[in-house]
Amino acid sequence: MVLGVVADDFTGATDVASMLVRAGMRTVQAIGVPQGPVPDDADAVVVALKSRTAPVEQAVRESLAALRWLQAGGARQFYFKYCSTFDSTPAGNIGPVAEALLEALDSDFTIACPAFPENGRTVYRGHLFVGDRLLSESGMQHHPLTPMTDANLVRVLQAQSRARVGLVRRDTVAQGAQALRAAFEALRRDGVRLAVVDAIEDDDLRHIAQACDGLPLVTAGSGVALGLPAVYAARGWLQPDAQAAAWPPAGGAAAVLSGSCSEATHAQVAHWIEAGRPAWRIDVRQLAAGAPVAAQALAWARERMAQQPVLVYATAQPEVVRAVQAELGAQRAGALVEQALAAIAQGLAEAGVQRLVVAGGETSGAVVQALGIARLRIGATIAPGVPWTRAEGRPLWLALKSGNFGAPAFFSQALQEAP
Ligand SMILES: Nc1ncnc2c1ncn2[C@@H]1O[C@H](COP(=O)(O)OP(=O)(O)O)[C@@H](O)[C@H]1O
Ligand SMILES: O=C(O)[C@@H](O)C(=O)COP(=O)(O)O
Repeated sequence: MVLGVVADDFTGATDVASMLVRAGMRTVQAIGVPQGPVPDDADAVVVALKSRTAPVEQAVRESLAALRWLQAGGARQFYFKYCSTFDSTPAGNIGPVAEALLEALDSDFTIACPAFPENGRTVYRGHLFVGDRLLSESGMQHHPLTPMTDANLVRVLQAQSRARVGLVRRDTVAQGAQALRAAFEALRRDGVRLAVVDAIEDDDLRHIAQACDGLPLVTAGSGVALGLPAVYAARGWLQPDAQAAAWPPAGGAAAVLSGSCSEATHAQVAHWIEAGRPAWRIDVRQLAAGAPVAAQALAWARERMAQQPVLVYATAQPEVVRAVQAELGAQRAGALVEQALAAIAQGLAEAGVQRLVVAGGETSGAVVQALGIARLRIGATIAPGVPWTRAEGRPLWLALKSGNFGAPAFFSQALQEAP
């Protein structure tokens, strides 16, 4: 293993794994901290945690456990993958986890860069943009669990960190890896431990990846990973493999589950419904009242899925989510939806679904855990950041879609492009 990645959610893990596979690294995604040995045919292992919204202490503990397993497996560099929209609560967990990993690696400097230009995420003067809008005006201010109300990443990260946070501006990034290394060194001398680095295009990410050669830890969205395989190949650690994403075809019925309330997912659910495809909406109040919502949804799905793929969704507009959260609390409402979708996923798999598209990071975490999957192999990319994946040891193919990724037709497109 060359690279060991700790990812703070499951869709984020497939996103970074997909980036590595596209650049020719054979990559395995482990669900939770693995027990056994490192697979001998993997250049990179991505440990997928569900730590983004966990209490800080738990997120740190699990991240350190993942790091220890990756270290024991011989990884030469480590990567903490978080969201390209820097999803976190005021308490963390990006800052505390980054600091704990740095300390465990006996290192005193790393970068922070969520930029992913292919998906419209750019960082300029420390401010995160989603397309043409600041993060705080992008829709992410309404996220059910991690509302992002400040686009200034230096301020956001500093509020979560004990260590000093600094900034490397785009003008330096554009000058290339050498200038970046000099900037890192200057910041380090000034006592900065975490440096937010601007990036607005893929070449910036390549420069950043090169400049991180020699740093034990990189912290970033999936973007910086696009430049790493070339660095490892130049060092002679990696022979890029063009077949890294190839595997056998899928069969069985297909379904889509959506627990994401992000803007892109709204458009995808609406597109599906407008096309007249079968869709079942989960009512959170009924769930809270103890109604057998999962069983009803499953009975409905079983009647239809032999003819065509079905969608079960909890996706709702911000005002609807806010009203439910005011009654139940955000955590409880989220947990109820996640448990219901996880139970439905189990029922669908038992009923013969073999291709499952899941929208939402927390949702994907709940579904994959309920399905008892230990490892995912990463396949071809459907949309930037979303690959098809295959559960190891059973005939089940999953596309775990980050809330804000994919075009409106994503659900149908994913099923058309299923292996
Ligand atoms: N109608 C709803 N009301 C309240 N919470 C909801 C509703 N629908 C989904 N949720 C919760 O919102 C959260 C969405 O997070 P996630 O699955 O990570 O999506 P995304 O990838 O868009 O961030 C989940 O915890 C989910 O259970
Ligand atoms: O970096 C990204 O944007 C994604 O990989 C990711 O982590 C998204 O998380 P969710 O929107 O919660 O799925």
